[in-house]
Amino acid sequence: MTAPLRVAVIGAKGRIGSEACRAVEAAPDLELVATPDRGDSLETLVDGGAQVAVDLTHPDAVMANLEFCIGHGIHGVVGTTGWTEERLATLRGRLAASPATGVLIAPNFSIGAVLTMRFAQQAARFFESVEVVELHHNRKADAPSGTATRTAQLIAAAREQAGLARQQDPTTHALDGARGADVDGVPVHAVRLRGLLAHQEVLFGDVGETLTIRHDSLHHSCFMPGILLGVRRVVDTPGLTVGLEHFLDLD
Ligand SMILES: NC(=O)C1=CN([C@@H]2O[C@H](COP(=O)(O)OP(=O)(O)OC[C@H]3O[C@@H](n4cnc5c(N)ncnc54)[C@H](O)[C@@H]3O)[C@@H](O)[C@H]2O)C=CC1
Ligand SMILES: O=C(O)C1=N[C@H](C(=O)O)C[C@H](O)C1
Repeated sequence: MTAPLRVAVIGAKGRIGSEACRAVEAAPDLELVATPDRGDSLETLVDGGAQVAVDLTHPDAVMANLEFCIGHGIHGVVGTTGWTEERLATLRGRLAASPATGVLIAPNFSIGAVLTMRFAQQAARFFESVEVVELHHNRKADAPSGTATRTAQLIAAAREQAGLARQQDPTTHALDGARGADVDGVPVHAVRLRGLLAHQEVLFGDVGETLTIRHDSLHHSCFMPGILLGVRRVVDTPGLTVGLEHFLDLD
């Protein structure tokens, strides 16, 4: 019988981290060996012999956590948001020095959200106008969400590949922020509301028609199959992978 894969969850007391701990504990092929949260030493990962660390912390914490993990040859599965091109470049540099180590950054672990991104990518070349609206609970640190940012980037890339011009914003009079954040030419609007979890609409428009692709995460359990898939696959995937879709055989 194969020994269970030893997994740590960093940010174990958080909303998604606590759910991830339960999911790892319930999986027969995985063993939860370390559960650090803010203020705990990451040496518990080494003491527990962790092979994979799931990071579900905060944009301010994730880079240092990954530096520790990669430095110790521990694979990373990252749900924490706040990624920029600069941060990704730093991470690639660190991984180059530890070529056997893999890191998956998943802007969203839910299958429905990954499919939303894929469908939006497919629709992008057929519509002149597109805007993204994301809606989250009111304790979220970052805006726009990692998912919305990634969705907009994928749409922009698909438009560019199809030879579509950047959208022209006709607005000449606006309050700051009224037209949302500009992500590669795609306006992204962020709503924060008590009672919500994570929701997104991608709105496409052209002559005489609109198309809305909407996804709703109703409970943190929706992220668990994706996290477990990431844990199982990252050990055989050295280097940096951005997006769970690469582990879903969607094509
Ligand atoms: N990719 C995905 O599918 C999902 C990603 N997220 C992201 O995961 C992150 C956490 O989200 P929530 O659980 O809602 O936040 P949360 O605030 O409930 O939990 C974060 C936890 O991390 C801990 N923490 C902060 N700094 C730490 C450090 N240096 N070391 C160890 N632990 C530390 C906090 O004490 C807290 O317990 C956010 O960036 C969020 O956007 C959340 C849900 C799904
Ligand atoms: O903070 C959250 O809750 C979520 N964060 C991720 C994001 O920023 O996209 C994923 C999901 O939307 C939940």
